Amino acid sequence: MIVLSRGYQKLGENVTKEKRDMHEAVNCLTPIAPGKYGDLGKTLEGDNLWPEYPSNLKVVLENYISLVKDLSRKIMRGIALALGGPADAFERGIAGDPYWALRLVSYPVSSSDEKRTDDTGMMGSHTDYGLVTLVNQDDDICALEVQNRSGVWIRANPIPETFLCNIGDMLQVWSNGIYQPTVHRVINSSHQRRVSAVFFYEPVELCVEKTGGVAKYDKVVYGERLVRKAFCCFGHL
Ligand SMILES: O=C(O)CCC(=O)C(=O)O
Ligand SMILES: [Fe+2]
Repeated sequence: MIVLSRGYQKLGENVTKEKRDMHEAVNCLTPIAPGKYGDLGKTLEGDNLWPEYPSNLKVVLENYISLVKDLSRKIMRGIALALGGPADAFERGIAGDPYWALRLVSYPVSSSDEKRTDDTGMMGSHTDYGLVTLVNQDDDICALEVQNRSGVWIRANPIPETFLCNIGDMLQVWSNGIYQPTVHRVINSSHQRRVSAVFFYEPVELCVEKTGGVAKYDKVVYGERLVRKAFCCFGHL
């Protein structure tokens, strides 16, 4: 059975739009007890894998996850207010105890004559699955690009001591299109390896349209969508 990948992911193992991404990563996902979500959740079940060395990685990362989870919840409270609802609109059964994922990603040095296109991408263009994503990137390497509404790629220059926040697909559905997902890609054309810590804050398991008026998007059951995405990203391997 194909399992959403926990632990080390080798170069080319992650796949975006049927292309292998030239990066390696360590993935940590919400631990899920066997049977918690029935058959649908089987591919997500399990605990994270920790190496013997460095021996404090588990403690350090679990602490980091708890801090960024808290920060993401605060951002979601701000978004709930901005949408005209109560600050806790996304909490409790909606995204109070979210599904989360943390990826520590390492992008190799590229040869200098590579063009900046999706084909040379180390992470092909995509949107993230969930609500918000917090990217903590190397301060001195510009590799992440976001696409504006005219389709132009803009470099998301790192700003020291800050996170870059991407909007995910589910927030588009929840806000009925008021928040649009950020199309982004990574191309490291610097002469240094580039590292990022990427935290995904996602719904618990269901989806409701939050705005009034006519719903622009079909109803989505988040778990089903996540499992479908997992098959498309790792299913060929
Ligand atoms: O490394 C980055 O800056 C972004 C990675 C990313 O987009 C992802 O893992 O979904
Ligand atoms: Fe992403």
